[in-house]
Amino acid sequence: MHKSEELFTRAQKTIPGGVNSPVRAFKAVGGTPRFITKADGAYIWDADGKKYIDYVQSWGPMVLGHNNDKIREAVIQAAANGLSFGAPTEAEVIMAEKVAEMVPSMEMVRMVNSGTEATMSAIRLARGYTSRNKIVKFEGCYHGHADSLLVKAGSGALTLGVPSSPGVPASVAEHTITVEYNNIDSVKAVFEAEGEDIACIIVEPVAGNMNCIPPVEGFLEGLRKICDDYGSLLIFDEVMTGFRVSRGGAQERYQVLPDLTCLGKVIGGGMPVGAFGGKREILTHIAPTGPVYQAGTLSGNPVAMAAGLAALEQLQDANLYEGIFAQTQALADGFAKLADKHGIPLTTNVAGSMFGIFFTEEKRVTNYQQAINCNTEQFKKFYHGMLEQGVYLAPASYEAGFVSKMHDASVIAATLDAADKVFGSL
Ligand SMILES: Cc1ncc(COP(=O)(O)O)c(C=O)c1O
Ligand SMILES: N[C@H](C=O)CCC(=O)O
Repeated sequence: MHKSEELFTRAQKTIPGGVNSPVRAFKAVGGTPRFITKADGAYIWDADGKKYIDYVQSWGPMVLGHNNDKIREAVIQAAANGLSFGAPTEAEVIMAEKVAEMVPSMEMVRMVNSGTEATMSAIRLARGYTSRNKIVKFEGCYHGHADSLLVKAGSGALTLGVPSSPGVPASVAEHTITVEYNNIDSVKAVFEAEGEDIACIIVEPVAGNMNCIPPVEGFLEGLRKICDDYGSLLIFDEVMTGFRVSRGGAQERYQVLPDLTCLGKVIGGGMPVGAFGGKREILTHIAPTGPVYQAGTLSGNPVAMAAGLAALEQLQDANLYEGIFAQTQALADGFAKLADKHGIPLTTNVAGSMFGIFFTEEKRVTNYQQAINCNTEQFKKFYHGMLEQGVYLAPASYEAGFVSKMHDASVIAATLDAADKVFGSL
């Protein structure tokens, strides 16, 4: 691990915390982050040449696995024609058509450069469209790092103990109301009190930033009804779930249609991309057709569009999702069985190709409180044991795990062999 250690020491001199995104710093688990040199299929390699089975998959984008040959070729071809034009291209039109075809509620789409931009812009649109200021989000859900959404947020903000970040003015945060995920009564109560002032509810339809917590039955339907009753917009943040928990995202999987959808990760095939969209009636309020301003120099970048289109193209394969979902379930079931064999209390959650492991006595984990009450010390030991065995999990217990097409039966079996040894050593 010399090279990663050397690089980390060097990085900390010129990059805050040595990383460009906080969760990567291994603060939650301790030790040295692995600096990565290459990735292929289900695997990544660190700077010291050690190979790992990777369940981070760049935090979700790599639903086809790393270094997919068709995406790589599309990027090379697009790059040969120039990297950015700041003018429209046909690829953007094809991308919008493809997204509208695949995601049930999306009639119109605007491309941006990250998930953060997508959620920030969708919130602005919801506020502009409804002429209301307040927004409702769920404790432990993470929607990127825009000011109004960094209130009781998940992911690194939760891991580092700053769910409501300093630097967000109180005058901004006061418009964000937080309620409990999977608790429809907490949402009803807020709407009964101030529903006429609420522009939107934004929700991760499967929460993936407080570990992995799928919606309980009726929860998403309940949100839809409340929004309809009060004239508020329902925003699904499908940055993580889009094209992952089903071809058409969580809205297809759970059959609940939002007014606006935010996308990222898979839609860029690994390039920096995001998108937001939804009903035509609402999207036409965006500039230049409407007054709500939103823009981006690099938005719809031709290289990113080529990567995203090559990814979406391959998602049409009829058997793809069934295969990945089966491997994800086999992995989670395997973890549960092995933990049981070694007397370790463990609960697992699965939603499509996302999974979560919780070191807890609870038989079912459905909310934030249960997620944060898990045994983090045991997770840390498990984490380092797995790393030692060559399995790279997210270096924080509040992150979902991701399985790709390339995690075949042999990869899952190798992971479970490693887990058997590690559970046995806890
Ligand atoms: C659900 C969700 N929304 C939004 C974001 C923000 O995306 P990005 O990191 O690309 O800004 C993330 C991930 O970071 C996410 O998981
Ligand atoms: N949970 C985050 C995204 O989904 C993790 C990525 C990051 O913050 O760097």
